[in-house]
Amino acid sequence: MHVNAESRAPDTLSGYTSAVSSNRGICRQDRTFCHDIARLAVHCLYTELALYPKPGLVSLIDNGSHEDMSASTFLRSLFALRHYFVRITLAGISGASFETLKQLGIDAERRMLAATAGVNTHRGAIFCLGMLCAAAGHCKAEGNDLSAADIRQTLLSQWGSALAAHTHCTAPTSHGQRMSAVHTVGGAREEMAQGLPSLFDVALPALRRTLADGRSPHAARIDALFSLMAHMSDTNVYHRGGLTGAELVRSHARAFLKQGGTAHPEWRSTAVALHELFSQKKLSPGGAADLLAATCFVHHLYQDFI
Ligand SMILES: CC(C)(COP(=O)(O)OP(=O)(O)OC[C@H]1O[C@@H](n2cnc3c(N)ncnc32)[C@H](O[C@H]2O[C@H](COP(=O)(O)OP(=O)(O)OP(=O)(O)O)[C@@H](O)[C@H]2O)[C@@H]1O)[C@@H](O)C(=O)NCCC(=O)NCCS
Ligand SMILES: Nc1ncnc2[nH]cnc12
Repeated sequence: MHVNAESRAPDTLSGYTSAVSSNRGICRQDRTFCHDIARLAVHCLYTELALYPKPGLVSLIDNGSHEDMSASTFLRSLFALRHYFVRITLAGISGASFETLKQLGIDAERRMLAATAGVNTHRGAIFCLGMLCAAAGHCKAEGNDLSAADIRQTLLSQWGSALAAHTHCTAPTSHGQRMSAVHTVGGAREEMAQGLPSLFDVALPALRRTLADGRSPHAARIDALFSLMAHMSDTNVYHRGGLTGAELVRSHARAFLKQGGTAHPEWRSTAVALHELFSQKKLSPGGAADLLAATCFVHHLYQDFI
């Protein structure tokens, strides 16, 4: 989607972040932590982009269902977001309100649009990965683990009521809000307000099951992506394919999982055939792609930061 981008995105929160770091005793160790978390977030976005085959989605191989974005659009976008993930982790460490996090998100959206000449590559990721970075920062400040359970609990206890309020909208303006209203489905706001159930209850267990079965991280990401496509209400799919498109995505993803996912010897040719089908129908499970990156982030937080 093309959005009216500002040619130069103002750094509206640099004053806030420098005040936080100078006045509230942000130490070198916290700064290093914020940079490590931001690097992990960008790495997970890259891993999602590089994954292939992903039905209808952009990868390093092709542009799937998309005419206005390619891998290089995504690379520009994720490069532009690297400072955002540092800032929002820092904001989480200092116990920032949702209003502050939202301002950081709005600023990051501007940077993304400036970097992509107005193409919405990562709006969903800015929202969900950003909130997860903030939760990681807050867990660190409280001396808690960075386990999936702690991260989820922090999201809900720190920002749960504000996230619930963020689902209420009087005049829908975005594709997501319009699709939520027309099809009475959740979308990104609802998913976040409920503490990301598609990530924590569906995709993360799928990813870990495949790894525990001895298959590769690549296979685990494919199984996690298909479990998201089978389960969630992706407003990007509704926007492009309506109810029929959403049912088609869900039923093909369920069939893929029913035949064993990546445990099936022919899984790759099935996934490539679905990529061709979705691309031909211009269906794009972009919300599932965002949640896949977020799932990998939560998985690595636990693996790499304990
Ligand atoms: C809360 C925000 C995320 C805004 O959400 P909103 O509900 O208003 O909807 P969207 O602007 O449509 O963005 C939501 C994006 O989230 C992804 N997503 C979809 N479903 C889910 C889900 N169930 N769970 C989690 N995430 C989901 C999805 O992102 C992907 O789609 C992008 C492409 O989308 P779009 O441009 O609409 O579609 P195209 O096909 O490209 O369009 P055309 O070419 O046809 O024109 C793709 O890149 C992925 O990222 C949704 O897009 C958040 O923006 C927010 O809170 N921001 C802070 C600022 C703010 O609060 N603003 C609102 C104040 S009321
Ligand atoms: N790889 C991808 N292709 C299309 N839309 C996306 N949104 C997030 N990742 C995406």
